[in-house]
Amino acid sequence: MTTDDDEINFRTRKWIKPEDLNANGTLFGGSLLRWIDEEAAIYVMIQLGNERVVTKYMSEINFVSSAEQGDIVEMGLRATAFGRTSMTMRAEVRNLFTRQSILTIDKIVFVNLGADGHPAPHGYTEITYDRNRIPERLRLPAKRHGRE
Ligand SMILES: CC(=O)SCCNC(=O)CCNC(=O)[C@H](O)C(C)(C)COP(=O)(O)OP(=O)(O)OC[C@H]1O[C@@H](n2cnc3c(N)ncnc32)[C@H](O)[C@@H]1OP(=O)(O)O
Repeated sequence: MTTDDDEINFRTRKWIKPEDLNANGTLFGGSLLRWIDEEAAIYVMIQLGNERVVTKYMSEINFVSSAEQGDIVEMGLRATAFGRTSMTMRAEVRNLFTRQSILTIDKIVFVNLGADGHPAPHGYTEITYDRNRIPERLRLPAKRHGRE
């Protein structure tokens, strides 16, 4: 199923530090991709309620503009399609204050895996803002820390 609503949710912010820079002194593209991949993984885990999700495919990555040390950027994702075992998103990173786009990716596809490590149907067709799709192990902190 494809979702109509175009709006991207910008959630995570990053402060560009010296270790994030390339030899040119601007934001290293590899850092951006690592952040986006992690952001997308967390997004998918919550949307599908499963910790076993993997990146399958990323479409063209457009490094629209650069960022410099001290800049603050924000990362946004939007689910664009739910397949049988997959979920597709688009992504954007932009400057928090100027809203200047820094990176866009039209398609990031994640696959939902079963306990056997093979693709498994996730059964969802819509985005949720409820917390009830958080993977069970992560939903029960008291149990995890032996307080129950
Ligand atoms: C968060 C991370 O960084 S994870 C680490 C990096 N990622 C990985 O290590 C994953 C490595 N890849 C794999 O293990 C395997 O390719 C798997 C298990 C993900 C998928 O295996 P496949 O044999 O491709 O599975 P299968 O053909 O059943 O496809 C699964 C889904 O992916 C979709 N898919 C497969 N290839 C592509 C592709 N190139 N582009 C878009 N979607 C694709 C399929 O359409 C299917 O979706 P659907 O069920 O919603 O229709």
